[in-house]
Amino acid sequence: MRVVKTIEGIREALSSAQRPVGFIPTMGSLHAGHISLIERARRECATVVVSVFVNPLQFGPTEDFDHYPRDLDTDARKSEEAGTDFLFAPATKELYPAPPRTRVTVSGLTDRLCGASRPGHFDGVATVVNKLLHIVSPDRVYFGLKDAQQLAVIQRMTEDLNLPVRVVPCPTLRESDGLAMSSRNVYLSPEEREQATVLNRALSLATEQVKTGRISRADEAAQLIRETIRTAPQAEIDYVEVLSYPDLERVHEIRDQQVIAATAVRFGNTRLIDNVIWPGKEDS
Ligand SMILES: Nc1ncnc2c1ncn2[C@@H]1O[C@H](COP(=O)(O)OP(=O)(O)OP(=O)(O)O)[C@@H](O)[C@H]1O
Ligand SMILES: CC(C)(CO)[C@@H](O)C(=O)[O-]
Ligand code: BAL
Repeated sequence: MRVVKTIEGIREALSSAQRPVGFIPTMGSLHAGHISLIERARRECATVVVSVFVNPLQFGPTEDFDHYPRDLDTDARKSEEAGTDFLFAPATKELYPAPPRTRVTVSGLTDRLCGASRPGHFDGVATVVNKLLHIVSPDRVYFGLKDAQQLAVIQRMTEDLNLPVRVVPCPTLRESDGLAMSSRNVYLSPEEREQATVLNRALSLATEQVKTGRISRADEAAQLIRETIRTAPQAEIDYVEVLSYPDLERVHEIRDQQVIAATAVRFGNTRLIDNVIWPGKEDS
């Protein structure tokens, strides 16, 4: 595996790379969730590229950009073990030599859920992913369903802008107690870590009630998820919503279409997200 820090360097390295090229954009601090994306790309592609870049453009002024966990040496070791060919790890100045005046905005999808709590976040994500796609020119790009709104935004951006890349959604990897793996889990105190399992428990309970037909309406499902999360004393709900997926529109009946039950919850200073997608009548 080669670690490349410049745009020119990665373009040059990939100019003669075997296709298909698979690409996994990350903010580093790699865990088994990231590794599952890399391993999938390894199975499906001749060349695998991972980027590690903590993108300042997607953090709000009071968010954790400065404290976000960074450890490039460990990330390099883990990516290499998972079969990465090139690790692209540019410095901030390399991607943004001057403050960028351009933003990519995917309207509609980005004003709700995490977009409502983190204004400008998805413009920052769409802008950097657009830049990275232009730099790496992959055939396939891999995104985790843990960040389901991000995936919907990127999918729509690539369609709207005719970007020649296939977006590959990948399932959420979880700890043995159900907590979705996330780089931010390291912020949790032991007590918060224990309580954070309530997210998956709430979503699983609602899934069961929907599957057995005891719940059929979106508002009932959201209410059950809220009530369950409130049983954890340190949980502070940012949002719980049940919307169509990937369009993220209000729905009444769950079984009419594919829907997402999505939640963001704070435990102390740590904000965690999780979701489950219910397939609607075709697949159930
Ligand atoms: N548990 C997981 N399972 C599968 N994919 C994941 C998981 N966690 C993150 N990913 C995916 O890895 C990619 C990079 O995500 P990122 O580096 O932000 O990691 P993260 O753990 O989500 O970090 P954060 O805590 O900042 O949200 C994204 O496509 C994301 O959806
Ligand atoms: C896609 C991404 C790498 C863009 O900075 C980031 O939002 C992430 O890690 O999910
Ligand atoms: N995993 C999405 C990146 C972020 O939270 O900023």
